[in-house]
Amino acid sequence: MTSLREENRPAAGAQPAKLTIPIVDLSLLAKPNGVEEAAKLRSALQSWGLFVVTGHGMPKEFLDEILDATRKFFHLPLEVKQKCSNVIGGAMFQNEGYGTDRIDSDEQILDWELLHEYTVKIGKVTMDVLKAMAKLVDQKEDFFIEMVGERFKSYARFTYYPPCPRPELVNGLKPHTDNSVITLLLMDKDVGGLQVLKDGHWVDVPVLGHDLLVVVGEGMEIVSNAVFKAPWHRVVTSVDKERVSLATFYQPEPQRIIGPPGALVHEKRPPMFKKCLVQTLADGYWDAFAVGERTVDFLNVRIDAEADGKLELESVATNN
Ligand SMILES: O=C(O)CCC(=O)C(=O)O
Ligand SMILES: [Fe+2]
Repeated sequence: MTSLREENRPAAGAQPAKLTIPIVDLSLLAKPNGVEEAAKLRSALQSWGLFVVTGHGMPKEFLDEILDATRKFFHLPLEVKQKCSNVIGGAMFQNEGYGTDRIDSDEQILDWELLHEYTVKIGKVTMDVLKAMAKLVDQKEDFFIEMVGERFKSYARFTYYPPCPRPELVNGLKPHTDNSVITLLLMDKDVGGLQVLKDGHWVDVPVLGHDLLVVVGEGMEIVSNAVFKAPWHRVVTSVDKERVSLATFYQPEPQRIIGPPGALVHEKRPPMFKKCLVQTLADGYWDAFAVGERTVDFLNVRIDAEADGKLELESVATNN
């Protein structure tokens, strides 16, 4: 593994920030009178682009089971894990499904049923969050869900970060924004490492136990006409502790063309993005990631980068 150039090392720019990541209780948000919680959500999205979700209703034991299975999988011998690889003969055969298609091991641990159950449950959480976000921009609750389409894609990414003897020299996961509408993260209960860029400083996301983290992706940035912004985040490694996480990325139907919706375009907020095929965004993502750019910038989908910074969430959302 080659180490990073000095200016790109995780230690550069890291601040021991005292800021706290906002928390939103989903069970309160869903209530008709969840005004206070909706205000928290608004503020969380505006200032961070991510938030912790409590009250999601998923049993602790179930989430433990998922994380245990993840850890056990990564602890399997390499030959066994390679049977599950998406890379066959040097080529990626697919990046979707549950990874079970090519598994023929008796020791298969991440069984379809467990992940299927998680996908269904997390799907409900996702829909609730999308509904609440739609209300923040004064639209009917299915506003974003309709844009994503019924045949939306959800990708689950399991990541294992081994201990790293020189964590100051390498990234666990380099700075990026997500290629999703929103991402739901179930993280290691004991070991932190995720950081979010806030006002030019990297801020640690603490370990969250059984709470989830919702991260706004670039897809949401497009379909909300930049009312909601995708935050930069990265993962740093630990000297002596391994870490696992499970990220679920919600993406619109690949053959959809997405762009700023008419309802969120007006005189003060011209369209911030060109219309774009979802598949094109997906195809461009890893190239953009490789050079450390956002996909919307890499593919030139953003219309006026200059104007972007001048627009505030309030200009749309506070006149509800
Ligand atoms: O491992 C984590 O906590 C974050 C993972 C992540 O940001 C991603 O997979 O896009
Ligand atoms: Fe991410």
